[in-house]
Amino acid sequence: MDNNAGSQDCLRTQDCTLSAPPHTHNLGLLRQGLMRTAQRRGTATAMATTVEDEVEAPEPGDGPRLGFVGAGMMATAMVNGIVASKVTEPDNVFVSAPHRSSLDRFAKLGVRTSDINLEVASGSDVVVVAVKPDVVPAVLREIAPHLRKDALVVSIAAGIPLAVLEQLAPGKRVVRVMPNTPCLVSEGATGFSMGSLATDEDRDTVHALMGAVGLAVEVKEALLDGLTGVSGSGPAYIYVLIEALADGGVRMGLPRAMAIRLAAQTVKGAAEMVLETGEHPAVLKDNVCSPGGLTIAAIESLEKNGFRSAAMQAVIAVASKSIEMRNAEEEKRTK
Ligand SMILES: NC(=O)C1=CN([C@@H]2O[C@H](COP(=O)(O)OP(=O)(O)OC[C@H]3O[C@@H](n4cnc5c(N)ncnc54)[C@H](OP(=O)(O)O)[C@@H]3O)[C@@H](O)[C@H]2O)C=CC1
Ligand SMILES: O=C(O)[C@@H]1CCC=N1
Repeated sequence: MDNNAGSQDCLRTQDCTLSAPPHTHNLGLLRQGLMRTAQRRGTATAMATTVEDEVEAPEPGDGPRLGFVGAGMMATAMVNGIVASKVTEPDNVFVSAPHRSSLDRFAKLGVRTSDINLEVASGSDVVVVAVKPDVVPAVLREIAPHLRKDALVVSIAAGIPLAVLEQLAPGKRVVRVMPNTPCLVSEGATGFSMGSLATDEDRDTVHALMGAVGLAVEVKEALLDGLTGVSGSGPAYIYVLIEALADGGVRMGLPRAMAIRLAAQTVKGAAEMVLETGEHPAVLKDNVCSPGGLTIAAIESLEKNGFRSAAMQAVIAVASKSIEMRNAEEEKRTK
């Protein structure tokens, strides 16, 4: 896909800034944004507190440093995508998690690893908090005093509001990001919201970083719940769809492997049609449905079986749970 193509590269609305993933453009932006951070690091290092000085991270190569605290599914997807997109050298990426076994797959990428979070915290310009939401408070309390003075904190945790993150990392610039696992193959879909202290430069940095691994859109924080329902969790629904289409094919005699490939390519092709043509999905659907033909019979069957409603309810179920988590966190914060 030519990510620089198309007339809808950037569409600003009141609630959201949409842009196609112009990888090349964003790559430059990321380099600029992160290089500025790296330049500032000279000053930050000179002003390092004694606490920071206690934890000496091994020296990486020149350039901006990206840290990940947490080495699970989402960190794996982001780090693989970032390394493949060449936005920074692998040895400028530093990942920590308690279990060495989780870090092995990162070491294979040439990325630096540690089972000590403080090494990542004190050695990174951008620190991505990539642990489960219930672990975020403990991790942020642990690392906050050790972060570089000018470090940007990026949380990818679902349902943890910016206000809570800012309380856990006092005085730090924070951005909330909701990515998805297709970042692994540079086809992610990410939403992000800026914290109260985050700067335009931070916006460029996060936009460039996530834009390097897919589509990145800035949204108001209140929209992150719905966005999580659409794109954060979305890949899971699509995998169910691919599996179900393949099951139908197998039921009709297709070999399993072929049915899965055909179903996955069909999803990919249909998605590309929406993104490349800019047509409304309803128009593209109509183009497949010949009058009195085969496909309209399938659409009738999908409607009878509540397919459209099931997809909407899936998004709403995620958003509702995210809102519930957010409210519970807010309540704890204000107690
Ligand atoms: N999975 C997804 O599709 C998406 C996830 N997210 C968010 O990303 C975050 C991570 O999710 P996911 O990657 O799926 O979760 P995983 O369970 O796969 O990974 C969690 C990671 O956190 C590590 N960890 C646990 N405790 C600590 C600690 N005290 N210090 C450092 N690391 C720790 C674990 O280490 P170890 O491996 O050693 O046990 C593990 O590597 C969540 O907050 C989630 O909401 C956001 C969007 C999409
Ligand atoms: O299921 C979850 O909680 C995470 C957040 C979005 C996708 N996975």
